[in-house]
Amino acid sequence: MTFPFPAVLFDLDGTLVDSASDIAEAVNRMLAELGLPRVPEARILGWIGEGAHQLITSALRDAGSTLDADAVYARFMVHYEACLLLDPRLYDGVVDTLQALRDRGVRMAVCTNKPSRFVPPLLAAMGIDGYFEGVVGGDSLAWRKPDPRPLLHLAAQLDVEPARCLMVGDSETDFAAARAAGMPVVLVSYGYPRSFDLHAAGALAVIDRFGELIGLE
Ligand SMILES: O=C(O)COP(=O)(O)O
Ligand SMILES: [Mg+2]
Repeated sequence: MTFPFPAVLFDLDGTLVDSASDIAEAVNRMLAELGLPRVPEARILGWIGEGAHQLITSALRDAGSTLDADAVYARFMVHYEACLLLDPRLYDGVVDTLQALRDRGVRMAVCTNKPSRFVPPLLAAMGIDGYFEGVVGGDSLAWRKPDPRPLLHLAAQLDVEPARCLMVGDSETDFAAARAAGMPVVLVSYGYPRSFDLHAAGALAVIDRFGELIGLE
């Protein structure tokens, strides 16, 4: 069995790992510390995908706070770290599929907007750190998704032409970054809810289960 792409770049939150409840708890601990009301997880999910700074900005704005995200960023990072491994879960089929891709000689990397220092410990806790030859976080470079450069950086690191790298993600941010990088994209439908219409985007495929990746032709 062969796989049509020599390299695959994966988004992390909402694609490989369901970290929603942990991120939501970190946001709520920050809000509580500021004397602001907790927010339901479902609402917070719509704010994830563009990095921690944007997440805090959305939370503060939603709460009607005039505080700037910079003012609470360091405190949020303390909560983020404390909540990182509360209850993260791999989506169904992730390990088997990563192993099947590795067996087919596919090279893999992670491109996430999550703060970079939290990425290796999360991948290790999930037992999937050994599959990736490269990891770029939201603050690893001067750019983050939807800028294409984090993806192009990983393609260069893997020494695979961008057009032959497949990007797999759950958000508009992933889609836009891949498009701008000239990479084909597969979107997963189980990621974090948002207004982006996955099916209308023009992805190579929209998959409901991670394991469907292996059937791509
Ligand atoms: O932490 C975020 O903002 C999103 O992370 P992701 O890019 O892995 O979805
Ligand atoms: Mg994501």
